[in-house]
Amino acid sequence: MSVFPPIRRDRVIAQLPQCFRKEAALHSKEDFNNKVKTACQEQRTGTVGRFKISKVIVVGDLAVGKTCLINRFCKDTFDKNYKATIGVDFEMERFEVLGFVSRSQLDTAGQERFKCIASTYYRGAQVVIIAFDLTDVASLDHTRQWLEDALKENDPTGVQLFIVGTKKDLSSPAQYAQIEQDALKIAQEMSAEYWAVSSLTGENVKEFFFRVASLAFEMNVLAELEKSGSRQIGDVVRINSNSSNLYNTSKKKQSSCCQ
Ligand SMILES: Nc1nc2c(ncn2[C@@H]2O[C@H](COP(=O)(O)OP(=O)(O)OP(=O)(O)O)[C@@H](O)[C@H]2O)c(=O)[nH]1
Repeated sequence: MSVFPPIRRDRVIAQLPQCFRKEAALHSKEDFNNKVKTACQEQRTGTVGRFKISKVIVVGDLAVGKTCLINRFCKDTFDKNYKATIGVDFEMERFEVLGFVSRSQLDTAGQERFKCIASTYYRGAQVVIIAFDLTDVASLDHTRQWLEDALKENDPTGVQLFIVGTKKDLSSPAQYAQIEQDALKIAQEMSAEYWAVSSLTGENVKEFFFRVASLAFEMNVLAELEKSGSRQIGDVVRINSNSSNLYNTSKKKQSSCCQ
């Protein structure tokens, strides 16, 4: 019997969520990789084992909406009052992907003390999400610097990169069309996948995080297959199909090392 609570029903992913724009996608295939699907179908996972946790970090300029993005997805809440992030906030989310558990830790850090925690924060990230404000071109320009910083601590080939425009509700269609052109160009330069979201309305938020979780899962399984010569998938665990799917995330705050 699993010691973990069941996965929430609204965190079940049976098909690969599609990219937002084909011009700037990590890949634009319609379905999960065949090797991954076969391995999952054949349940080459043993029974209960250790879960791999994908570390997902969200970076970007001050007040672009990083915390709101995480809160909209994890808690379905939105706060219009700005409270600067102090230290590091993180949420743990569990998904069921192709019948297997996949866990993601979503981190965002405040700018105030960011410099002294940066290397610890970035290290080991599997997914880097660089957020910018769709109504603030400067925040888009700064994504290059955020990328450079994130890659100082990580092997670029092992990191999945996303550029996310936030506050879509605040930009007019004309404004949006203009900034999207620039964002697509930058995303292509960086080999990143581009998305545009609104945490206020919730537009594209769930789709975005499902895409992130799915691509991270796909990468983990492929890496595991490569490592074990296709013998077994060690870091993913088969869901007990009889379990009911009720599970709530909990938010915890950590203080930074500099407090
Ligand atoms: N209209 C609108 N406002 C948003 C949206 N997302 C965030 N905001 C507002 O933008 C401000 C900053 O949001 P946060 O999520 O706290 O920004 P942050 O990037 O986490 O801030 P720091 O971590 O302190 O850098 C808040 O006042 C939010 O209400 C959005 O999608 N639409």
